[in-house]
Amino acid sequence: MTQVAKIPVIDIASENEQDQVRIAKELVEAAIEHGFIYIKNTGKDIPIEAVEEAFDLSKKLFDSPLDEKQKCTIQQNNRGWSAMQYETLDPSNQRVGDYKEAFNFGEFQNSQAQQPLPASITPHESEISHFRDQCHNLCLKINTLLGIGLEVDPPSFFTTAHLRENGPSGTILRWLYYPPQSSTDASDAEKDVRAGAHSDYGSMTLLFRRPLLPSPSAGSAGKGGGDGLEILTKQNEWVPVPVSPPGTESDPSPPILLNIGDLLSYWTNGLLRSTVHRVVFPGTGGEARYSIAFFCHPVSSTPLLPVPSERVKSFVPITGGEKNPYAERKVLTADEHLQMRLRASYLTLYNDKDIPES
Ligand SMILES: O=C(O)CCC(=O)C(=O)O
Ligand SMILES: [Fe+2]
Repeated sequence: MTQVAKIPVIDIASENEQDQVRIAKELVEAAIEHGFIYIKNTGKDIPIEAVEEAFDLSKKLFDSPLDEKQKCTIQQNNRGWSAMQYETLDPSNQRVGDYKEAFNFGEFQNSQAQQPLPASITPHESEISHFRDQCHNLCLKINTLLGIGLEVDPPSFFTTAHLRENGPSGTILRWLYYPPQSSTDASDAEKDVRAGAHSDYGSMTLLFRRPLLPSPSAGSAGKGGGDGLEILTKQNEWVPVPVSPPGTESDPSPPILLNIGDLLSYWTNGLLRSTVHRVVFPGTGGEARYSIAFFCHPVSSTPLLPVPSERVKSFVPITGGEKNPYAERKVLTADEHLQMRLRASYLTLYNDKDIPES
């Protein structure tokens, strides 16, 4: 039997202050141990219908004519459409780019995108903006819980760093489309991946995946839907991360998968874990796969100075095999941290002449 990731499921809705502290501690322990946490989705933070609507719009966008998408091609501001195999998340190990298309939404102003959008989704601009806001608000809540759980002084430290009124940030809402394997030239499912091994760049990521939909072509259980995500365990083994872990099967929607990104790991001196993950093909054939990621980043000018928490200060990073390269102390701003990572995964979008002198 295939082993699956033992990621805790946490309901972040608290009854009172004492309950909030308990949840905050649980969240911090899970972020230290696993770096991935299932957030039970009861629809309180992000309505179930809003998630469904976002998936419907995403399908509409990726079904748009190619030239409509090309007009929105991704720019160095990290906004727009990334074509099939344009991004390579694991350049040192992949022979070809990721078998996916992606569309990145940056900040909206007064519910209006500050970037070109394909005509198919323009009428839905305000719904997309609203969904992005709901994701952002959930991240603010999680930031508050992490501040409480880590006993940061003040506990609002992370939340303040992520407030939109404090300036622009690299935060991105990203829709992802992975075509069926049969329609790609991925010849070797062992070598070719839907998304190469990587850890995320920001402070945290929310990931939405589709429940397993009954479909005549979906084949046996486990195919179709949003499966295919795997994490690399501390034992250096790839294990699947099911869409609906035990205990959540009858929830109105699968849990939202939260993971800690490199920036927050760096900021906490490696205490919070940024776990490497990838998306693999389900085998031969397989269904198209859609997912939605919300990459949350602090305000760009935030200096990533040590977090004022005794727990963070007293943490001694493990050296050797498990060392997190981003736990090395160098003061960067949130934006410098992001630019460093984007350059590595878009091989053609950024070229050497654009690399600023250091
Ligand atoms: O599509 C997924 O399930 C994960 C995507 C992902 O890891 C990413 O875009 O960073
Ligand atoms: Fe990721």
